[in-house]
Amino acid sequence: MTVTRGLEGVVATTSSISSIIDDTLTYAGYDIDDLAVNASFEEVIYLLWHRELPNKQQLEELKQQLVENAALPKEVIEHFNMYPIQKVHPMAALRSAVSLLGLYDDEADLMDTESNYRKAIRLQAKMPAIVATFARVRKGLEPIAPRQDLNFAANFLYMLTGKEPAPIAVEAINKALVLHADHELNASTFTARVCVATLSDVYSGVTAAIGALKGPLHGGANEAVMKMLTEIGTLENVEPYIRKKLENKEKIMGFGHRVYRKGDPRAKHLREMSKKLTELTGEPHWYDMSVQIEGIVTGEKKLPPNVDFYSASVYHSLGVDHDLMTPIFAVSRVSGWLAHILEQYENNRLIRPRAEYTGPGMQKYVPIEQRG
Ligand SMILES: CC(=O)SCCNC(=O)CCNC(=O)[C@H](O)C(C)(C)COP(=O)(O)OP(=O)(O)OC[C@H]1O[C@@H](n2cnc3c(N)ncnc32)[C@H](O)[C@@H]1OP(=O)(O)O
Ligand SMILES: O=C([O-])CC(=O)C(=O)O
Repeated sequence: MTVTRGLEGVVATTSSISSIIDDTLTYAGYDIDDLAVNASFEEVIYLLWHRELPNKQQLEELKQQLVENAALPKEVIEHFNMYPIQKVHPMAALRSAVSLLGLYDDEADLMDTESNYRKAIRLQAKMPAIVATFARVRKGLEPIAPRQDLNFAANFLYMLTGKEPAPIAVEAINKALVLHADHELNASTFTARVCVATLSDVYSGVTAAIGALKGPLHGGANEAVMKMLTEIGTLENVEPYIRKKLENKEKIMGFGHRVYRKGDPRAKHLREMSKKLTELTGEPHWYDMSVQIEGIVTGEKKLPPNVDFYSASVYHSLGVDHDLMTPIFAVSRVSGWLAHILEQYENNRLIRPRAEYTGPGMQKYVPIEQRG
């Protein structure tokens, strides 16, 4: 048996959703650089689910479906008061809330293409409300119902803060959502596909994916980056802090990637946004520190920043609680998970690799009385 640890380089499926070829990321043939500058997140959702950009009417229809389905059932809102919310990580809350949503969806276990698409709309629409409601309830604030007249990015910020967001904040969140939407067979997407390849339901697939995204080697890295920046605190501390970590062979969060070699094309868009926002908030040190860290890590380890590195200072500048950074990633990535789940159902085969056994040799059962 040949063991490929971490399945590195293993091609486990075909997919028409997104591709990473020679460090270029495309969604259904559209370069991420093009989409980051021009697309709305709603257009990207449509693109991932249909492999073509929507026309005006199709986009309006999707936007309408998303706002109409954005509110949470009252049972899901109420459940946030049923556990020790202060102690719970928002990714754990999100994972549970998505699972709970499935219990109130009459179509949860239907498997036909149309009902799966309707579930995709409902789940995509409700993800921002879950994150925003959790964030408010844990602060003792009332949840805020979504507005029908705001786009996806603006509505999310509105539900989070209760205020109509500034255009620059909407632009930043929209860009982040576009950039995080899909990424070929990353760990959480693979998890979703493994789950639904047993012909389990959409809610199970997304719940499993949220669990995989939570880890700091994947989506959880953005929160870890902000923790590191906060620990460093000043520009003078960057050099000794990072060098010590490297000497101790510790990983620097937000750097490195399993697939990209020259660099993650998404990072530069977030870098630019980080510069702009940190200047606007009068806290340019977050950006300056990040740039200095990038200089050391690329110089010493030849590891470029990934999507999680500059997203940390972007979200911080928007006033986002640090532990909500990974949930925001999930609000975007659920569009990709859903595209992959629907694609998996279309041409399904159980995903079941092998393991090379390294345990004890053949044993004979010994009754418990005779064991030492
Ligand atoms: C959205 C996303 O999921 S993007 C990734 C987010 N995750 C992070 O930012 C966490 C930090 N980065 C990492 O842990 C890794 O680079 C990963 C998980 C992204 C990729 O992991 P892998 O492809 O398995 O690489 P692996 O962890 O085996 O690293 C290979 C070598 O590079 C080193 N390395 C990789 N990333 C880093 C890092 N961030 N800091 C320091 N060294 C690193 C490893 O220590 C290892 O060195 P060695 O060969 O001397 O032991
Ligand atoms: O593709 C990966 O391994 C991780 C990643 O960058 C993502 O999921 O966006």
